[in-house]
Amino acid sequence: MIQLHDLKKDYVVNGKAIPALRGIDLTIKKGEIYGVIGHSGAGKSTLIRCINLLERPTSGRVIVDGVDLTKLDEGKLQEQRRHIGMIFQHFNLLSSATVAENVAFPLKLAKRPKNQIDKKVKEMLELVGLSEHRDKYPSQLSGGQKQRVGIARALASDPKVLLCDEATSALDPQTTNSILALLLDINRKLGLTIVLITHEMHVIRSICDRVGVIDGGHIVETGEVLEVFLKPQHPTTQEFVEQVADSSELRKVVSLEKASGERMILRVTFLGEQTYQPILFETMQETGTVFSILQGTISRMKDTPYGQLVVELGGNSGQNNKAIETLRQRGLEVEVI
Ligand SMILES: Nc1ncnc2c1ncn2[C@@H]1O[C@H](COP(=O)(O)OP(=O)(O)OP(=O)(O)O)[C@@H](O)[C@H]1O
Repeated sequence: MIQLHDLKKDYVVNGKAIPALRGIDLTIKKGEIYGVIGHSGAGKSTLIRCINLLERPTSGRVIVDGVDLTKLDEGKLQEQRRHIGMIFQHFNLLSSATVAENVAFPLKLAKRPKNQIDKKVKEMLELVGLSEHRDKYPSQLSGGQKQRVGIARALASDPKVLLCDEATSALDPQTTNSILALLLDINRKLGLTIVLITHEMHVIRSICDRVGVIDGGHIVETGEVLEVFLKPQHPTTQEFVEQVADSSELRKVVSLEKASGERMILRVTFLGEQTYQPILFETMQETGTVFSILQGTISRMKDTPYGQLVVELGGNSGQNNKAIETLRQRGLEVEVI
C-alpha cells in the first residue's frame, strides 16, 4: 500500500542542510497497522509528513496505492491526498465550528452535495461514538472526544490510509487506551491501513502488527511487533522494550542471585496457548531439575497473550541442560541470562 524508497529529507537552516531522514526504505502492507517508534528528534514527524507530502522529501520516492506522489503536480496531489487521512497530537480542530461542522469540513472543501455530507457526518459520528455531541464546540469536549472528532473528520473522505501523528501523546493513559481501541476497531471494520508514530512502546504493543524503529534518520530495526518485542536487536529498540518490561527490577534480582554463587538463570518466554500450559512443571518431572521463579509477567501483544518467567535452575548441570533442551523442543524461547 505504501512504499518509501531511499527517502531523504534535509532541512535548510541558515544555508546549512540539516539531515532529518537519511535514506528510508519501508513497505507498509494494505490493511496493517504499522508503527514507527523513535526518540525525540529521530525523524518520526518528518517521516509521517513525507507520506502525504505535507513535507516534500529532498529525494526518494513515496508510492501510495501504486501512485508516486513525488511526481504529481499540486492539483493531482490534492486529489490523491483525499485518500490519505491524518490525525494530530493536538487535534487541529476548528475552534469556531461545531463537532458536526468540523467533520463536514473536508467534504465541503471537496464540494460534495449537502445530502451526502449530512449522511456521512451522521455515519462518522456514530462510528466514533459522538452522535450526542454533534452541536458542541471543541472547547466543550475532553481531549479524547476531540481526538474522536479528528478521527471522524479524517475518515469522512473514505481514505485508504490513516496517518496518526502522535495521536495519543496528549492524552491520559485511560483515554489513550480508548483511542487505541477505536483505531483497532476502525482498522478491522474498514480494512483501513494505519501508520502511526509514537515514542511509547505501549502504543506499539497494543495495536500494531509491524514496527519500524527510527534513530538519527535511519530505520534501524523493523519486523513483526512480536518478533521485535521479544528479540530486540538494536540498542534503541532494547531501550523501548525496557519501557514496558520493568527490567531494572529484574537486573537487581539477577545480579543478587549471581553474586550468591554459580547459578543458572533463564528467561523463558511463552506465547499464545503455551502461556496457560503447565510446561515448567512437566519439564521438572521429566528432567529431575527444579525451578525457582524470580520474576514473572503475563501480558498481551495485540491479540497474542505471552508470558515471561525468569527462573533459577536448581538441578545438576546434566539435568539443567536437559531442561533447557526440553523447553526449546516444546517451542518456548529460552535465554540464559
Ligand atoms: N522545520 C524544521 N526546520 C529545521 N529543522 C527541523 C525542522 N523540523 C524538524 N527539524 C529537525 O529534523 C530532525 C527530525 O525532527 P522530527 O520532528 O522529524 O523528529 P521527531 O522524531 O518527530 O521528534 P519529536 O518526537 O520531538 O517531534 C530534528 O533534528 C529536528 O530538529
